[in-house]
Amino acid sequence: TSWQGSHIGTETLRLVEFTAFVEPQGEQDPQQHRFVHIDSAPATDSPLEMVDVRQIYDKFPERGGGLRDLYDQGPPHAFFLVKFWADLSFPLPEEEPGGTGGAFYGVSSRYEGPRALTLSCTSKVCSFGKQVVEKLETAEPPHWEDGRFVFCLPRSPLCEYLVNFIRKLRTLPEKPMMDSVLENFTILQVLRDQETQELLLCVAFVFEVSASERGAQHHIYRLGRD
Ligand SMILES: CCCCCCc1cccc(Nc2cccc(F)c2C(=O)O)c1
Repeated sequence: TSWQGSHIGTETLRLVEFTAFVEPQGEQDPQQHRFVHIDSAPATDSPLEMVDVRQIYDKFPERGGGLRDLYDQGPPHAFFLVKFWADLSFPLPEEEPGGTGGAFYGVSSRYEGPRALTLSCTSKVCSFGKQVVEKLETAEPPHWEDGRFVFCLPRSPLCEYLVNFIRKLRTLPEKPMMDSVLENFTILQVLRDQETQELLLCVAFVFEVSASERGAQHHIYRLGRD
């Protein structure tokens, strides 16, 4: 459906903002560093390219709520793939070993839609196609703004696994090495109406590291199956 433009979303729910970030704490000017970022100003309004969902089955759990089962249930137009080039080049104060150096690692996301509902978000980290961490969240009750409901999940703390993963990844000397680690690292997010359990949005994330000085980039695809 062409109205989709280049957004992640359906008639019921649309992603308007997504940011994973780190904020050094205790410093006078805590500049937020963004690893990955999607905002609602898409580069172009051309329809999204499609990727066949079968090509990425093996990057996510297969059975028991895996990508294949989810896609079988549908609806297919609610499935998207985001390729992130993450910007991991951020200055951090010398950290005590094992600590996060007082930095706050978080994810902020915002959705909008015509219907008030209780939005639940499940996020899974997969390593070599196996689930290693799962986070379940419920958005704040939506607020009405300019003719639609806005659902906010602000500053959700990044889990220990991801904080450590990012810190270790950064220590690798070269981008190709980081990219090869990231070939086996994926994230799957499923957004549902908590009351009806209706699947509203499913976003699969795959990653590379962004080339130095380029900052975070991303490309959005529809997921299809002919
Ligand atoms: C290499 C750069 C990785 C950036 C990851 C960005 C991102 C993108 C999407 C989601 C998340 N968060 C999660 C994902 C899965 C399970 C989780 F517990 C979390 C979390 O603790 O927040 C994080």
